[in-house]
Amino acid sequence: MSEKVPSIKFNNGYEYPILGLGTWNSKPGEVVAAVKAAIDAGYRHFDCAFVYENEEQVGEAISEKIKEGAVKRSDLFITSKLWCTAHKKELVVDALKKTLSNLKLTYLDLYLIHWPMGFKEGDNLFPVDKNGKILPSDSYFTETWKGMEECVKEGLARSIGISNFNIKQIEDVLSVAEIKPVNNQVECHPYLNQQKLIDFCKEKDISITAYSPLGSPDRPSATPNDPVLLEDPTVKDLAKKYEKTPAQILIRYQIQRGIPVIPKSVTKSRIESNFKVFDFTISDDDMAKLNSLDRNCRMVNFDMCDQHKDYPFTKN
Ligand SMILES: NC(=O)C1=CN([C@@H]2O[C@H](COP(=O)(O)OP(=O)(O)OC[C@H]3O[C@@H](n4cnc5c(N)ncnc54)[C@H](OP(=O)(O)O)[C@@H]3O)[C@@H](O)[C@H]2O)C=CC1
Ligand SMILES: CC(C)=CCC/C(C)=C/CC/C(C)=C/C=O
Repeated sequence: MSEKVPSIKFNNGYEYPILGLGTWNSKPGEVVAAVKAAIDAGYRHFDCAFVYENEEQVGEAISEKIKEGAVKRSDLFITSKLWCTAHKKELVVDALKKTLSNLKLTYLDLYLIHWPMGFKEGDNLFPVDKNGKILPSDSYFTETWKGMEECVKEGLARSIGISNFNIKQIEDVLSVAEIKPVNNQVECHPYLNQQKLIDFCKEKDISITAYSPLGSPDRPSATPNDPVLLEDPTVKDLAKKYEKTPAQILIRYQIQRGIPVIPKSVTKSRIESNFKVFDFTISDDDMAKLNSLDRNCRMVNFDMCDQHKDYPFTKN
């Protein structure tokens, strides 16, 4: 039996395991085995989203593992995210109920606003105009936040947070929040180390989760000319030095910064090796080398939304 993964504490007192399994781009036919393998390997934290269109299969794996007695619901930390087409306040609780039904759960540990941008309401998850650009909703995320607070009040989510929010957008949420966000989930790895955002969030007692920690090589928008983080020479040299894989170096980098991290894999051997990151320490000098790789290189641009009034990223 593996050791319990260390946790950080949210501003509301709940514990958040520092390592979890990502599920974006995990095909419905692969994710059941992946989640089961992860539970067997010791993972207790799973990162999901309505828009990943695999919540039902994640839920199936979780229920089967609970049924066979491998874990209890209370051992697990399950996150999901509100999709952009349900940003109007009156749509939020129902969207969470749909996610809970998919996952076969009665509550989530953490529910996040997936992106600060509201899209035109309806069944089309990516409503676009004739140029392929997203059609916006007339909502603003401060209204969405009130719906998120309702989810806590109804006992459907223990904690609520945000994802892909920039500093100004976080300030706007805080200006209306009766319940503070506990977490902002953002892209974070040595090519985009997010130190400024991390420092700001720390000051506000909001934790950060690092998504795409391996550089998201299977993202749909990847092109052959993009840099490949897992093949970076410094990362590969450190892997050799510590007798670890490049992925283990990138995961350990976040853990040593105190940043929870959610690498995705559907490959049993990688799911297992990505979890073996608690038996070595990267030296301060080597952490500095990884920090020096920062180059404002964002892998997940979501650029079909770059004309949206609430697009969170500055253009390069
Ligand atoms: N809030 C948000 O907007 C976003 C959230 N996320 C969350 O963060 C998670 C992780 O980010 P994601 O973008 O998926 O990318 P990651 O950086 O986690 O990379 C995943 C890719 O790396 C491969 N991989 C995993 N382990 C290894 C290994 N040991 N060696 C080599 N390759 C490896 C996987 O392949 P394989 O599966 O084939 O093994 C997959 O192709 C997501 O799954 C999602 O849960 C991600 C993006 C946006
Ligand atoms: C089908 C289209 C237009 C995009 C697929 C990628 C996708 C699910 C994007 C959603 C935004 C995103 C990057 C989410 C990651 O969590």
